[in-house]
Amino acid sequence: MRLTVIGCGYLGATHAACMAELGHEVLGVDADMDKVATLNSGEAPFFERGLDALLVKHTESDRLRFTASYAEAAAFGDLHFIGVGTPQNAGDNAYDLTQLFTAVRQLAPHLTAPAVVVVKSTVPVGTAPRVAELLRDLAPVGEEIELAWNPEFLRESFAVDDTLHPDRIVLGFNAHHTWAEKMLRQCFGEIIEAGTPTIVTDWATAELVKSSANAFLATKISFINAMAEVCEASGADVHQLAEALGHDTRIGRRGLGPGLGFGGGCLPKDIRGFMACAGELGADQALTFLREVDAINTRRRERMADLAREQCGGSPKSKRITIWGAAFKPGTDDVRDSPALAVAQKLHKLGARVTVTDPEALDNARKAHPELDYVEDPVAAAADADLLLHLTEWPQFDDIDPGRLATCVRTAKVIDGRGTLDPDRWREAGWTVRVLGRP
Ligand SMILES: NC(=O)C1=CN([C@@H]2O[C@H](COP(=O)(O)OP(=O)(O)OC[C@H]3O[C@@H](n4cnc5c(N)ncnc54)[C@H](O)[C@@H]3O)[C@@H](O)[C@H]2O)C=CC1
Ligand SMILES: O=C(O)[C@H]1O[C@H](OP(=O)(O)OP(=O)(O)OC[C@H]2O[C@@H](n3ccc(=O)[nH]c3=O)[C@H](O)[C@@H]2O)[C@H](O)[C@@H](O)[C@@H]1O
Repeated sequence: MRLTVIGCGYLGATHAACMAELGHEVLGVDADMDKVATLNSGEAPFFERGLDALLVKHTESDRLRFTASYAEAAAFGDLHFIGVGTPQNAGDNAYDLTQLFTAVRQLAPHLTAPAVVVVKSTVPVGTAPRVAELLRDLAPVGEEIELAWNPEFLRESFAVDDTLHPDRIVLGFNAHHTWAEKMLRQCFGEIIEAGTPTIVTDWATAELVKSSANAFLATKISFINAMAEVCEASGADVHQLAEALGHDTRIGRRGLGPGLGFGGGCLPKDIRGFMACAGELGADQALTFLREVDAINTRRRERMADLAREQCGGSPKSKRITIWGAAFKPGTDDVRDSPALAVAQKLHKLGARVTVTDPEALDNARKAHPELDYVEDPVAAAADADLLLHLTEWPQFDDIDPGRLATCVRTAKVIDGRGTLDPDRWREAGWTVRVLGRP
């Protein structure tokens, strides 16, 4: 099949490359010319395991190309995926749908033959009819454009695998759109034939599956972090608690990791956007618990800053604090709403001299927080430190010898915000170790 993917960020670039891997001819469209050039050279504009290899393979074989031209996109094929950003509005925390409506307005006038438009971006429920109306009004063959909703559930750092082997596929249509279903079943044929559960539903349910999935994931993380607060108050160990809870198959261990809480470009903005949307629907009471989910999450960052202050003898002013981790989680260079950088910024504001290191995210971190110091090598970053904070659990940090590190720092004190360092090993090497959520 010949298809386009409009918006080639973390979601779209991955989707485009994976669709080429499934054997389709793909044209990616992005408004950012630098991104288009980078992608055309077979390189991802961000760090995502396995993506560069697919981009090289398929740009070289001419199965995958990128452009900024909507005219070219419309002429290329009759299946158009849209994966542009839907960030949080600064004012009211609702979704900012500017990118989505702009993309639809740019594409529609070029649709001079029947086509299927498939939205993957995460939106408030009720967006699909607005997109359909725009398509009807602006496309020369408006009545012949079918709209489908296909929410995306991939995780960054597992994006390629999650796209090629998803847990499920959700397809949302309105009553009479049979061609769109046929096209999408053909497009995802290999994945569906492999036995992937495929749920066909209406637009609103498809939109809501995505919002509620992220709300559930965020709630699960905040649940275990609420338990961490109780553990901290009672002397219990939240990591052992999570392990014990997770063996109950109704609860499950995945996504129950206690620590510094959730960040990234999706979970935080999606629970806030979902609450704003429920408010507009007059169903705000249904989601008030998400306010607490958000508050618990924010408290984790404050708790970490408080612990750091405590370990600095009451004030971090003029202390050298080294932070391992800038990405919002390991395996990505994405620093959107990064818990590690939020803590770094808090301590910087309190007068600490903060040095941050990260295997992949330093360029993005520098752009987002130019006020902090950055050092590439995690051992060099810890030179003369009064305190080390482990805030993003990159496996590379586990390989560093704490004995050698103890000779570089001024005071061998570490707080593990993710609970993945081996505390016995660090203590044996002379470190004072605190683990968030452990006595
Ligand atoms: N990042 C992720 O892991 C996932 C993201 N999502 C959702 O997917 C959507 C995209 O997210 P990301 O890829 O993270 O965002 P992103 O910000 O990385 O990518 C958006 C891309 O769209 C481009 N763009 C903006 N306006 C455009 C226009 N009018 N025409 C063409 N291109 C345009 C931007 O230049 C950028 O490259 C969001 O709704 C997000 O909630 C859903 C599942 C996973
Ligand atoms: O809508 C989206 O964009 C995506 O959001 C999340 O994916 P992602 O943000 O890539 O990352 P997760 O692995 O879910 O982690 C999110 C945050 O929660 C934290 N986390 C995760 C798991 C856990 O047990 N504990 C925990 O604190 C991570 O450190 C990270 O900061 C969802 O997992 C995806 O299904 C969804 O498609």
